[in-house]
Amino acid sequence: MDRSEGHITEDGRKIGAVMMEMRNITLKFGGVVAIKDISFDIRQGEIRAIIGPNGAGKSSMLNVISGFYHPQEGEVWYNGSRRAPMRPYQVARQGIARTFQNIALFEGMTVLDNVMTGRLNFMKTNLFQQAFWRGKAEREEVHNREFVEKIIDFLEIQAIRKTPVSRLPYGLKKRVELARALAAEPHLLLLDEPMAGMNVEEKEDMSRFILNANDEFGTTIALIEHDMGVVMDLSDRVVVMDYGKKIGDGTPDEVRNNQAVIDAYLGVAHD
Ligand SMILES: Nc1ncnc2c1ncn2[C@@H]1O[C@H](COP(=O)(O)OP(=O)(O)OP(=O)(O)O)[C@@H](O)[C@H]1O
Repeated sequence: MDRSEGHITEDGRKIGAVMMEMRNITLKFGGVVAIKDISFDIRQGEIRAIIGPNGAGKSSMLNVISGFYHPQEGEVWYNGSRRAPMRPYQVARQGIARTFQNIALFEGMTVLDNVMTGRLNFMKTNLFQQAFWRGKAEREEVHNREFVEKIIDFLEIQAIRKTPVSRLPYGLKKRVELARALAAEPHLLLLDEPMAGMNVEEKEDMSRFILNANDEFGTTIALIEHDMGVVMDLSDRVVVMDYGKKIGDGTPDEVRNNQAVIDAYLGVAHD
């Protein structure tokens, strides 16, 4: 199949042109080379996984995409333009949202208020305008609330919308984090270990929500995940990292049969 032209997946989803391209990225922390000359792309509409053993450099790569880390070498291309080094909030304004490995919610706030924070980039009126042009501010507020309620319904968390996040079990907190990220209407959604610490049932739910978000909103998704079953089921394409290098890139089947990948996961010595 010629992937340069995009294609329709077996389940009927459309994979389009390249949206993000990492070109020869190298990231160092002092003497530690976390990412070594890695290139790969993310296509519109796809679910792209980044996998690899512990310490492979996956989180570092997600942090480069989201603007938390700035690579010493290489280029990040987004929607056809080279991206200048920018702060995470600027990356967010470009339509890239993320969740974190360790949940990063406002624990004392309700689910609804946490999800509302995902709309911050859409709140254009400032305090002055809110005081003097109440109509505009109110319309904006109503629209943001409507969108947030839609996401809350979509992720089936209506029953806990007024509950403070601190009272929720872990699996539900992860779902609220996903809700907040989706509330930002991202073009590209980055998920850092969305299933970590979940039981089988919670993982099934999360997989369904990720697939539905991709399907319903057309959100492109890049995720890091350790659960191989989940990765192989969810992803259109998988990048495999080991010791900061890329050792595989392809469909789940291609990656599964890649000897370098099999060796890395079995812990075979390498040079
Ligand atoms: N802020 C940092 N300062 C120094 N070294 C770091 C930093 N972040 C990551 N590293 C190092 O970079 C390498 C890659 O780490 P990274 O967290 O990206 O790997 P990972 O594949 O996400 O691992 P895991 O699956 O265990 O989360 C490791 O050797 C790690 O110790």
